[in-house]
Amino acid sequence: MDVQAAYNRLVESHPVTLDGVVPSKAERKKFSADDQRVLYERWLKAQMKLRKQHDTVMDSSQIRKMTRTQKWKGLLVTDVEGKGKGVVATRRFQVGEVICDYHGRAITAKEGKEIHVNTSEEETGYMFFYKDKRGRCMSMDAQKEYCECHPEMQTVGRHINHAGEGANLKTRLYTVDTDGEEKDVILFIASKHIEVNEELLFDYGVN
Ligand SMILES: C[S@@+](CC[C@H](N)C(=O)[O-])C[C@H]1O[C@@H](n2cnc3c(N)ncnc32)[C@H](O)[C@@H]1O
Repeated sequence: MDVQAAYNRLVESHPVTLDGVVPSKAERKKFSADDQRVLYERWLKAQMKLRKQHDTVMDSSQIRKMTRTQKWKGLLVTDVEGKGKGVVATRRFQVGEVICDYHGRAITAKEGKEIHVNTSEEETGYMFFYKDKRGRCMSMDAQKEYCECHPEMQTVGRHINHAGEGANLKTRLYTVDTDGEEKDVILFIASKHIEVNEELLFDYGVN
């Protein structure tokens, strides 16, 4: 097995995370006895890169700016067989990178469920249910193709499809201060290393 293949397998079982510990020598040897040292260096380098990105990418003013402009980079909305539209990566993403937000308006879960049951089956599925910081059941409503804050552009996050085990994104609740008002933002974070042309997927948590 070549070094890159061994490294990919190592990262699959020991994802590079911000606070993760580099896999032990014995662990690395399981993937390549000859190249365990190279695996060590690559893993550590990826973590250092991730930490560097995290410092800047997770800066709240930048997240506020990106959710406002919706100019997320490295994403393409395209047709995906059997799923309608979907989102693919046009650049590589490292584990932990912020991909985009699930852009919508925050409403109560009760309101979200009402919209959900009153929407036709073909158009439904754009409601993201979550608990806010205060534990209230909420819903990020991305039902409308053109939201009120971006009437002239289609936002990306609402087109991300579902996968169970094959998911490469996780979601994280974030709050930003917008004109003195706290606003919920659902961020998509890469949970795996993502290659160019890979479809971005998260686990909807429903059947
Ligand atoms: C949030 S939207 C995702 C984007 C959607 N495919 C589109 O065309 O805009 C959710 C809807 O996408 C479709 N969908 C999502 N994941 C799917 C999958 N793995 N297979 C088939 N359809 C899927 C379902 O119709 C679902 O209600």
